[in-house]
Amino acid sequence: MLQLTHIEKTYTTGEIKHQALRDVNLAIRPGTMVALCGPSGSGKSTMLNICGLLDQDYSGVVHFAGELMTRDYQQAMKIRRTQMGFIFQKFNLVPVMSAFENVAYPLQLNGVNSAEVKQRVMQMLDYVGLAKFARYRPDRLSGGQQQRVAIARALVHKPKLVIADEPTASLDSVTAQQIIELMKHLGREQKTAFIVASHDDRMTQHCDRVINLQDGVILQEEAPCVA
Ligand SMILES: Nc1ncnc2c1ncn2[C@@H]1O[C@H](COP(=O)(O)OP(=O)(O)OP(=O)(O)O)[C@@H](O)[C@H]1O
Repeated sequence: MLQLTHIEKTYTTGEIKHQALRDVNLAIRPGTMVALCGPSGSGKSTMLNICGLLDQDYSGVVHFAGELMTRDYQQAMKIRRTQMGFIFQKFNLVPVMSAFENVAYPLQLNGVNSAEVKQRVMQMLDYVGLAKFARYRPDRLSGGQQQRVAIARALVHKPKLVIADEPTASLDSVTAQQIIELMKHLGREQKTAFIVASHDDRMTQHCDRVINLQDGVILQEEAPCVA
């Protein structure tokens, strides 16, 4: 579903060059949850940006859903909008929009008609346990509730891949556990793959695979503790 072949990434600042990824090769199957771990500076964000087609300035080859990803900005934007979802540590909801409007946004961008938007958003909010909060703006929701809205927003258009950057880092243990289970259930149900950058053992032990990065190189893959 997502395949990275011989990916290399070098940042250039003035005369200084820093190689952030070195010959990264990775294939991710549909519906799998992959944890991306590694110390600060190991290249996790760089890799997420390439997997999420946010950075086109790399060498090597990316295939997504059987298609070769060219460096074309329009192609990348269309694929991100229609086939990918994003979840962030700090939720990144639009503050002036209600929970309903935040979740509706990806569907509206994809031209879904308003009756279907309503039905799909309410179904999704119900799934994440927030149907009653549809009209609430993010500032009236707890961190865990905001992350549920963000999960609903990331998955409402049934993407093939969700990129999640430290999705549980701002949450307490109980809420983090609920969020992990929610991501896992939704991912399995919709056959959505996840790439989750995380330092959080609570997260990584629930992933199907754990990829460790160090100095831009993938180390041998670890088996997670829990299936
Ligand atoms: N825009 C940039 N310009 C120059 N160097 C960069 C840039 N972005 C990242 N780097 C360097 O590339 C390396 C990998 O950075 P990256 O942000 O991908 O690591 P990370 O594993 O996500 O770190 P963290 O866990 O702290 O977010 C680091 O050495 C970093 O300093």
